Amino acid sequence: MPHSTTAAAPARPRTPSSLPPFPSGLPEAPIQRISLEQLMRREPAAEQELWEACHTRGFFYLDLGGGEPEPGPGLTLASGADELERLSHGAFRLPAETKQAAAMARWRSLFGYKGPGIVAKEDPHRRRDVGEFWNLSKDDVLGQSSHPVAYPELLQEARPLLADFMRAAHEVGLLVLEILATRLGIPAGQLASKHRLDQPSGDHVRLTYGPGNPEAATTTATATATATAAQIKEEADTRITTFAHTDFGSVTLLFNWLGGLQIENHDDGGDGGKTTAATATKSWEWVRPVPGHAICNLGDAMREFAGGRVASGRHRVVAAPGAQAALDRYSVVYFVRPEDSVVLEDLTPGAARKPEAERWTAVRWIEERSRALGNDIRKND
Ligand SMILES: O=C(O)CCC(=O)C(=O)O
Ligand SMILES: [Fe+2]
Repeated sequence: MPHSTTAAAPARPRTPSSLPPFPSGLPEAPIQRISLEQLMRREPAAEQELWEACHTRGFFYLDLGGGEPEPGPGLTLASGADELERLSHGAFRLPAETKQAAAMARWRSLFGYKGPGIVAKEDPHRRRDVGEFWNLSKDDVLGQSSHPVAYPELLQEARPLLADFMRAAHEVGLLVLEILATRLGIPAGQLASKHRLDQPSGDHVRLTYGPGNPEAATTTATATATATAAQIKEEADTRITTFAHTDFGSVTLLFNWLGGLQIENHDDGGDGGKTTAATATKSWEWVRPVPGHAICNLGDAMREFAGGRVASGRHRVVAAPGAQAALDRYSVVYFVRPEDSVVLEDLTPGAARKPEAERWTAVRWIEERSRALGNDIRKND
């Protein structure tokens, strides 16, 4: 199948180190850097850092090392993410009809292509997003899906790369879950038994694309401590690549090369919780991309399993700041999610059983949440 590589946007330098720098002087989220190698050796200090990060903001950087004596998941993730970023350049420039043939809306699926122009049901400004996704199902890539999506050839050909990346991301995600389980008193192996690679789940790789905008490259939005009418207007004018959301699953591993990711300020501006949807502009903090590091965050399912003792941090993607805004932005994400049939419930010792009506399975929860973000997903029977 031919795939077009003609691009309207300027050609994108391939080497991350040649990108314009992330500007200084922006409010940045103070998130921890934690070593994957130390976590894999189960070093208590690293486990403590992980625990602290997970019950405050629910976000941390994962230092992938690179100096490992033997190729491990860190190396597979770092090199796989770079390769998938390069693949994305072509994948988002496929002809519109090729992308639409695999559209999530057409397949009424969580997986496939998502185009721009979606309005999140809860957005007070009724903005249309500008971001595009390729959601590539783990079960599809590993050849175990009962509803395979007809991905274009370019992506089908990348299955070996995607499969290696998925296995490594899943392994690292499970390590994070097991460390948290120990802290929470959840019996060893219980979370792993709800996240088996060979069972149907919503796990997927997401490739994301946000178009660069050379005209926006000089203005840099800043978050400030007080919300004024001007800031509310500025928020209404903010171009959204991906609407504010919490991730639905258990653990997310994210790779990005340009800024644009923002997380909600944990201490809500110090106003004692008076922040409302209308004044929420003050609460966004930027996440600076750090070479050699993944960004890791927890999702809603892990928060449920932990009985609310860990955070599923709210975040969104806007145009990259400063000179970076001119360039097309890509990110590569892996979502570790519970198996479809797993009930989302508190697994900590002594937790009460939820009433029957509230015992939602992961698949039902994820589909409901996706619909709330504006996606046309099939209804459960
Ligand atoms: O592109 C990014 O940096 C974040 C993407 C994200 O939050 C998501 O796809 O859930
Ligand atoms: Fe996200």
